[in-house]
Amino acid sequence: MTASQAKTIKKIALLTSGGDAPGMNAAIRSTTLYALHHGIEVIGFRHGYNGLINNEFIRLDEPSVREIVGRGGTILKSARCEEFKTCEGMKQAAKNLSAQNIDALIVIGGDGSFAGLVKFKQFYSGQTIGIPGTIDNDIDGTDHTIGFATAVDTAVNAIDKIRDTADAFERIFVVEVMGRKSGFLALNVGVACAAEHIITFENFSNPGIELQHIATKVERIKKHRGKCSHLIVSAENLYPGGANKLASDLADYAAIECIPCILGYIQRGGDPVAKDRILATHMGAHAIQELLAGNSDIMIGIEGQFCKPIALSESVEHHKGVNQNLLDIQESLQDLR
Ligand SMILES: Nc1ncnc2c1ncn2[C@@H]1O[C@H](COP(=O)(O)OP(=O)(O)O)[C@@H](O)[C@H]1O
Ligand SMILES: O=P(O)(O)OC[C@H]1O[C@](O)(COP(=O)(O)O)[C@@H](O)[C@@H]1O
Repeated sequence: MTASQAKTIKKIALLTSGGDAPGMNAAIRSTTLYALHHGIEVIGFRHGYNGLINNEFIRLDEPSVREIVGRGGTILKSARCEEFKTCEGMKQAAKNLSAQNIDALIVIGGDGSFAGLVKFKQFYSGQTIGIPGTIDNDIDGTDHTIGFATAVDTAVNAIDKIRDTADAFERIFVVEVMGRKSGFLALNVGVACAAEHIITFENFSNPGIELQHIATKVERIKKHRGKCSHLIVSAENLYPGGANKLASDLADYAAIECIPCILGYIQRGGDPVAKDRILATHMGAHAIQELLAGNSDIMIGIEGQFCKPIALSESVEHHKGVNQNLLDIQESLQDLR
């Protein structure tokens, strides 16, 4: 973390970048209102870093953030932006910020957005702050990211419904959840749904071993409980070919009939649950508190009930893995003697 020269902040810019996450709007609202409370003008750039490059922005005032605390998506729109990965793109973005005398830039997004923000410091001399917003919860330095709690609830609600029909027909389902390269959604959703089997980055070794594990477990559970429903929750981008291939491989390997189900984008949408609204409100206001304290190049993390600043460069460099103990506990609960 670096403390910048103490100066009065008159104007800041805000944007949302990368995968949208429920609660981003609540973060936009609290950042804006807390800044206005301190007499700071707020500009919102649209469509992620594209807005910085194309100078596409709106002025954020109280009416523009009214009644958005409980809305999913992001009123500023989000996007991925290849041009921002080039020096030309970053220079143009910095030029647009300087032309408007913007003292600080706040980015609500995931680890990719933060990696971009770290590099952007070569071109932009204002203060920079990241607010972690991603359903994946894969950002080191914070217990929770905005959107994760909602995505877990959304997936759990959907899988509970799958469980009902699986139960009625005594079927086996493999449900694929999002997470890009991270297992937080798979583990937490799997635990909350009492999944018979969870496949995540921390316990997957190769397709052959996985098929063997599943076949053994299906047999064992059948012996204990008789024919019953059986849910496998799997992280995306893990089993080669995804849930569809896993289901067809299980049929070939052990004549196990298994129905694949990919939850997909419903996990990113919907109204944020109260936990995400509160987290986003806390982090948004805390970002302004850090700016006023003269801090820069940081991400706002949460630990227990307190927000804390984390060096952006550190959060980008380190990988956050899931709680191995929780994974072990879940496996023990499915392995009775
Ligand atoms: N190494 C990088 N250098 C510059 N910009 C980056 C870099 N990585 C990501 N970005 C910017 O951040 C955007 C969002 O990153 P991405 O990884 O897609 O999502 P998220 O922020 O949700 O992890 C990218 O489209 C790009 O504009
Ligand atoms: O919207 P896209 O580009 O298809 O990206 C899908 C990815 O975005 C996510 O929903 C969220 O990831 P990020 O927050 O890192 O962008 C991942 O879980 C998923 O793999």
